Amino acid sequence: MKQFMDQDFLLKNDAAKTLYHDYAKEMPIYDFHNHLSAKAILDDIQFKNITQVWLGGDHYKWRALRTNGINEQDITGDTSDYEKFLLWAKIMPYLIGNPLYHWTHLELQRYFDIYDQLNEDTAEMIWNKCNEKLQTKEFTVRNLIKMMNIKVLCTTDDPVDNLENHIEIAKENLDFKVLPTFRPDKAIHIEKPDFHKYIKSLSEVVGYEINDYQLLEKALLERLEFFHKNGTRVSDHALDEVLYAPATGKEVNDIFQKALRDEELSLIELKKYKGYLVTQLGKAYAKRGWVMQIHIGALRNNSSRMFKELGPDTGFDSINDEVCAKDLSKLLDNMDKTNELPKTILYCLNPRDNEVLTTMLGNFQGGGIAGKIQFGSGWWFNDQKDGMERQLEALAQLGLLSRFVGMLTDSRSFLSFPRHEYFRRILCNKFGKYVEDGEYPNNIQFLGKVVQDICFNNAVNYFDIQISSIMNE
Ligand SMILES: O=C[C@H](O)[C@@H](O)[C@@H](O)[C@H](O)C(=O)O
Repeated sequence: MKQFMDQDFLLKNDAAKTLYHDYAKEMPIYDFHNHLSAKAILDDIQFKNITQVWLGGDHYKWRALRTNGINEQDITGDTSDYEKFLLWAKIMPYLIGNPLYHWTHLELQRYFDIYDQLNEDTAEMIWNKCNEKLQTKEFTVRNLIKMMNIKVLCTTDDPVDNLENHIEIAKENLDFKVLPTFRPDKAIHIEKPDFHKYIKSLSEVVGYEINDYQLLEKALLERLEFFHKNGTRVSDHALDEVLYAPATGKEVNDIFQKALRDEELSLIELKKYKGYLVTQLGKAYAKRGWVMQIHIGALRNNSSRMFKELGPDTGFDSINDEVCAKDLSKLLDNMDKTNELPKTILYCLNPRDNEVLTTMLGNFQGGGIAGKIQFGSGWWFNDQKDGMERQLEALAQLGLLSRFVGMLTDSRSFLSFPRHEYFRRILCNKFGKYVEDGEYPNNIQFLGKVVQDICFNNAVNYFDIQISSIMNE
């Protein structure tokens, strides 16, 4: 029987072990999509205890606790931090098969050098050991980032953000980059109740009233330029349903005016507005060499009661079963036909769409960039072992896995970076199995280089982000 999460965790053959230990393990991390706080990095904050960093904002953990019958008060309410930690420790043995079980123990091992199982019996000891370390200078947020050899972090930011924290961080000579991501969802989701409020806040930022579509586009392009000047090279879109229909600027403005009058929009009007705006933004990204990320297929905020109480991204989302292929194809083609499709990373939340996306990739490749259109790493409900294996398999069989830009955490916790290790072990095991099964020659040196490319080098080449100054060559 294998030892529990030992050094060869997830590595089931000799080739896999060699690929991980000799090639993947020491590679730096390029986390090009997460929800970390740039202010926490600027202030280099110190967490008071393990509850604050583990349970403070991670809706994965909140969801697991709710499923275990824990009251909301003890999850996101004002129950003491120790009580919340104790509940998390108690649930741990019941998380068998859930990635949170592996991630929690990897984080204890990598950050705190704790190899004990977390459960009710070890809770107090682990609470004390973690908190003792968290209060030392070695455990400030910036040192947590350095501990994991992270070189690039792209946070998630709204066009109205003033980026003051990123701007201040950039003035310091850090050995990692913290860059904003342009996330214009609130301008795209015209049907949302807060659309008016958002247009007002965008108007305040640009200094003129946005009273038609053309001014909205102008304002967004001005903010895009501001983000570009402050280091942004990545955008992100949550297109829970991909909507596209051909439209003229006049039609889109008529739709915009209808929305301002609070009139309900038809599906075809949503398709026209969203397809047109995403196309215009995509062309602007292409002009600047940016990468466009598109996250497809979430069904969000299913509990209206809890949305009212806690807001979005609090663990009440699930997988959508809307089909995305046709409108996605038209949306991408609408940019590609004038050769203005940017580098694009597609993520689907419904694994049923894995093959839809990996076959879609091949339709729009080229332009002198290997792997211009990418299939993103197992996203959200797919970022566990099987989900990652399915994503890698679909990309290997129908795309080009060796050109994959690799893993990202998409996380809100500064302790989540062992997820890259988790991914690397899964990747090395996959490649190792090809070799051990005689399906690929034992070219370990070449495969090791491909593994290192997927871990880091492909991202360096794919994103137009200069990092030579922070790479201690
Ligand atoms: O892995 C979970 C993710 O952080 C999830 O919360 C985000 O992907 C969010 O839905 C988004 O739209 O960016």
